[in-house]
Amino acid sequence: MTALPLEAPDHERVLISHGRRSGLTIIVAVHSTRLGQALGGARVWRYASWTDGLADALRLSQAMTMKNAAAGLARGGGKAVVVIPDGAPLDGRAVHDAMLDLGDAVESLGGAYMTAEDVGTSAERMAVVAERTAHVCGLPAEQGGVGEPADATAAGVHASILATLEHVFGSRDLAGRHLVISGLGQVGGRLARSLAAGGAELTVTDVATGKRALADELDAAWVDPADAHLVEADVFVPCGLGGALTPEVVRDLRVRAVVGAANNQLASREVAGLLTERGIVWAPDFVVNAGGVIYLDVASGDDADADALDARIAAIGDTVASVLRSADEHGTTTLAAADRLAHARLDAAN
Ligand SMILES: NC(=O)c1ccc[n+]([C@@H]2O[C@H](COP(=O)([O-])OP(=O)(O)OC[C@H]3O[C@@H](n4cnc5c(N)ncnc54)[C@H](O)[C@@H]3O)[C@@H](O)[C@H]2O)c1
Repeated sequence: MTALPLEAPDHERVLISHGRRSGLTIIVAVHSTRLGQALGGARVWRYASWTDGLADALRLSQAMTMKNAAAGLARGGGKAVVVIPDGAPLDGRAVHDAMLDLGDAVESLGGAYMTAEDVGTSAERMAVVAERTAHVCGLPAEQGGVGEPADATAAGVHASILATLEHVFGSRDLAGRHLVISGLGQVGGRLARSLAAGGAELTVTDVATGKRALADELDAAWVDPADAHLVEADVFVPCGLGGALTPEVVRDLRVRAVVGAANNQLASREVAGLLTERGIVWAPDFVVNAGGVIYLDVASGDDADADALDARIAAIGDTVASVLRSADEHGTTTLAAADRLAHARLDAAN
């Protein structure tokens, strides 16, 4: 459960609407348009109450402002949440109706927010949203869209891992480095392949045991999901759900660095301090996993160019390197350093 924050939100606009077709609560939180139209995914998720969905939308949209600013995009932060009440059935028709309702909600904001896929949505579902609004990206390629962004996200995480290795060990060489990947989905699976191809020794896990086939294919060791953080290695790579880094997990980690795709890895902001105290270098998630949003922004523009996109994705590694250096120079956590970078870009837009 995500509790609503006690402090007043600093969001520009929050729309809470009752979907006329689906009957579901649809929330669109526009945190900031200071750098441009807000961009962030639409999440379809089960919540115990609609206020939990609202809390999620408030938090996730604020995080998108930081992610887009740190990535140097001319984009603000926003997020949409379609609240599925616990226990409610969710068939194809209901999701279709919810996507049309989401399209109407997005359209009513007059271009303040552009939506895209996120947990529980997909390129195909964005195509339904597009029946009601033009403010949507990431449609399937066969409908003229740019598709899902997992390749770009994985490439950005890979670049971030190399930058972190250089910071910690003075070398970007993956050969002989031992990495533990937790979560072998769209991003983690791609990353496992690219890291293995680079010569890394891998230990991997997923709550879906069917992913063991990928471990076998890559000659990677398999560990129980609950024990992944106990493996002695160079880098822990969280690629499952958020909140994996609790104080208890950080206490038990036996790695020099944590770099992964998962959003909102820290169970609370304080965990950034615990990682620093333990001498574990944490590459901030919203810097590391920005490849997807960079892809959606660049690829859906009129002058999309594959080389320019590759350069922007590779530059995520440079941003990670500068955040890690800045944390050392200022004697702060890496989270504070990434926040400084994002705030500097937001302030410069004033
Ligand atoms: N897809 C993108 O482009 C993108 C962009 C930015 C951030 N992210 C974030 O990266 C993470 C992974 O995204 P994805 O698109 O690969 O999602 P996904 O759903 O395809 O994969 C997640 C995988 O993690 C596994 N998992 C869930 N809980 C786990 C646990 N406790 N231990 C081990 N494995 C677990 C799931 O079984 C699944 O295989 C998410 O947090 C997502 O928000 C993804």
